Amino acid sequence: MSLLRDITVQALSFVDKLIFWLALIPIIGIAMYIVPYFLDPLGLRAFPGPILAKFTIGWLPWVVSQNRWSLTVNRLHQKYGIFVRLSPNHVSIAHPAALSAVYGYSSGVTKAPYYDVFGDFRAKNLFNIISRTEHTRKRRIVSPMFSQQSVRALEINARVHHNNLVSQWERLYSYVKQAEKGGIREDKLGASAWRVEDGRVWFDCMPWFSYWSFDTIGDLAFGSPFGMLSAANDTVRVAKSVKASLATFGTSSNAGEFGFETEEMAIEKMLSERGHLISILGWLPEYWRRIVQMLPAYRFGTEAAPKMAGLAVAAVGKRLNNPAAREDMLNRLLDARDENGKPMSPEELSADAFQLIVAGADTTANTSCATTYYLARDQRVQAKLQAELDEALKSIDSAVAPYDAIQNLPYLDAVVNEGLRLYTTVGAGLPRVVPEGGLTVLGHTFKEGTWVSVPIYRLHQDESIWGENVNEFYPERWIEASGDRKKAMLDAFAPFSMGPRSCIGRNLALMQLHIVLSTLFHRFDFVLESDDPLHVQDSLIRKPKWCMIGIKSRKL
Ligand code: HEM
Repeated sequence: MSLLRDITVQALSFVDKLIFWLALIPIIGIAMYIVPYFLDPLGLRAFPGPILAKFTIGWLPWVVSQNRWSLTVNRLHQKYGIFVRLSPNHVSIAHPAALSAVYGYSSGVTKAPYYDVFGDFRAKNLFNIISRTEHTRKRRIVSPMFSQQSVRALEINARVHHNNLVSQWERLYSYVKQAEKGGIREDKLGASAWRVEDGRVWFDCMPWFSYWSFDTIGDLAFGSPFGMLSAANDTVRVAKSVKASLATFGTSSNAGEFGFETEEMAIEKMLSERGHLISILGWLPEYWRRIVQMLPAYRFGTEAAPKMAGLAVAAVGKRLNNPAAREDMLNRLLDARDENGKPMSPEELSADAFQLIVAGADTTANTSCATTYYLARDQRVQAKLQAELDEALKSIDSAVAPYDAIQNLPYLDAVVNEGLRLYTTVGAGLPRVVPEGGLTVLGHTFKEGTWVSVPIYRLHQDESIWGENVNEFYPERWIEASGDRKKAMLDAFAPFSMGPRSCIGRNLALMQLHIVLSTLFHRFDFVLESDDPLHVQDSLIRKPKWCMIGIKSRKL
């Protein structure tokens, strides 16, 4: 009898506790989400936006996780106008005048803690440094190597990789001739599957642009390409243990060797899954980041972090073991000294190397692929570009277009600009924190601590600026527009952002885009396998998932 009473008492006390904890959930919810909304410490309640975004920081990362970041923000601005609240503390401002107000030199903003996740080292790199003073110091070290003059000097080294790309595509095209003589009609070259049909060779060009771009950055930055183009695959050697490898830096006597344990890693999947995961994590506080990284869906992206770090460590380590190497970007970082005369630590060197690889290679590859897609889809534009290239290159006897011969071609310039506009490789609003004293944008003063951003994709898709054919790939708009209309277009055009945190690699990217597009479109004729829209992974760096093309040689 007493046993029964004890069990009943215990059960009741368990139920009481359960009720108590369940009752806490709405109370915690009210305290965390509803109370701040009504207290409105940043004075943002008047700004329109999705209801969930006003209450929780979880809404935006959820949109990013659904691969709908740029498109959703674009749609919200179409619905609500210039200002849209994207989270309890973050307002997106879609207006060209907001670009200089937020990102300009005098705004005083800093990059938001969103950027903390962009770098897999403890040391900060140029891209994710928050402190303005530290950033200015590092930018001063790095910027001379990206001046127009320095970039022009890099053309000769970059040319090798343009040449390799063309040679590999010529090789792919040679299978058409072989098939006509009874040879096989489909196979793989390295990791790239191809097939012959209708007098063309068909393949996915996205990985090829990555091979080319990564090899080029590897060579320009560390004096040694990754070897992706020649192997036709994205496998690279990465340091097995970052910590152990950093400790051996510069101690190996085998010039050009790693001097530490390495392993093979396929870089494309690693980059895209990691890029997607950190684009989500950046919006979350530290404790949420830890939880999300434990979710099975993001296991690969989480495990990729040390591998990505290992990629940079391997590139830097190998280069340090070769002091006689040609002058490259790493030289500049090696020569840099802080205010106490100390050189950069191995980890800081690797962090900067890592950022050069990711910011430089992936962006250029994705933009080249997207522009190729638009040109292959629109035969009229492609033919017009080819006519201009044929004329400009008629007396040039080399597979690769020299930059001197093509840098001022009006239609090519328009094609490059239109690709950068319509695709918008970095499409998101890049978040900044309002400094002490507030920030006034278009007549609204935002309080210290508010996050603000200007969505580049939206600016590039605004019908009131670009006209009714805003969704069309129409290079002529850059030639036909003049006066106020042209000014409005240029004011809203920000593929490389602007101000002190704008893209440092802009000159290099533009040279690379001009050369690769003119070389390939002069040499080959392109069509798409299907007119389907380009499938894009909509992370901070927007990445085409694939792009199936059919090419044939234009050589008579
Ligand atoms: C088409 C190609 C490219 C596009 C569209 C692009 C776009 C951008 C954008 C929009 C930013 C600002 C990011 C932010 O504020 O969060 C940026 C920053 C940066 N980019 Fe690029 N980029 C390209 C190519 C390159 C290349 C080739 C390099 C170097 C090899 C490079 C290196 C960097 C670096 C280091 C930063 C950070 C600069 C700083 O914070 O001071 N980018 N890029």
